[in-house]
Amino acid sequence: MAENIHPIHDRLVQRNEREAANGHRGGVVWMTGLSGSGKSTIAAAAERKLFERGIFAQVLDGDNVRHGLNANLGFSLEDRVENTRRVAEVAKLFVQTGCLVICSFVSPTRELRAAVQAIIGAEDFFEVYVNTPLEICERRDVKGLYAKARAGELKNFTGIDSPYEAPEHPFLDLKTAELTIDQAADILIESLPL
Ligand SMILES: Nc1ncnc2c1ncn2[C@@H]1O[C@H](COP(=O)(O)OS(=O)(=O)O)[C@@H](OP(=O)(O)O)[C@H]1O
Ligand SMILES: Nc1ncnc2c1ncn2[C@@H]1O[C@H](COP(=O)(O)OP(=O)(O)O)[C@@H](O)[C@H]1O
Repeated sequence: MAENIHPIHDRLVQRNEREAANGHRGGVVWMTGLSGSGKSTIAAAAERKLFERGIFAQVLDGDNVRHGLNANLGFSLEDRVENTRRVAEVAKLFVQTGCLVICSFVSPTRELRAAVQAIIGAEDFFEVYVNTPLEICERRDVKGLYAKARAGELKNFTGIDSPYEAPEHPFLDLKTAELTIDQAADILIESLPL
């Protein structure tokens, strides 16, 4: 029961102490977009560049988290909400370490992302829209999932028979059709108030 649980945070090393030691602030970069839009690719490129600059950064990616922590969840809207809720809670814990967490999740609805923002806190939440038209994602079809969805072999696939709502006011809008991977990662890094 929550009322019988007493967090010990007063005695722990505080976030501001960790950020001072790291030399930069922590936060959550939340990358949202269709499957194949480039979330994982840009997240990995940005993480590598940040690491090389001595920034404490870590990617949390949908495909990876769904093999472990969230292995019991599927792709109904209810499961997607729970998937991202758990990730938001994990990301919030990382932020206490002064980490810059780069979360890469389809996170298809505005309501779901608002719930994520509420958990993390608006001041630590940087929403990045990986803005790639469905036609291009489908042409890329990195994992062959669009072909399966079009053939009716995969149900509830985002953009095909499950909705995607684009962010209205993202912190950053990355139009990947007009950018190289390297450019997208650089724009992302330069935009962050580290
Ligand atoms: N039905 C359906 N819809 C969307 N995506 C699907 C689906 N089934 C499997 N996949 C694969 O799972 C990845 C998306 O997982 P996420 O955890 O990011 O999704 S969500 O945020 O909970 O909506 C997604 O990975 P990315 O391509 O990296 O986005 C797909 O590879
Ligand atoms: N400008 C770009 N930005 C990101 N990815 C790109 C770009 N141009 C081509 N791609 C390719 O598109 C694919 C995106 O796949 P992925 O990163 O797995 O997307 P997601 O994680 O959103 O599903 C990769 O094969 C990547 O090499």
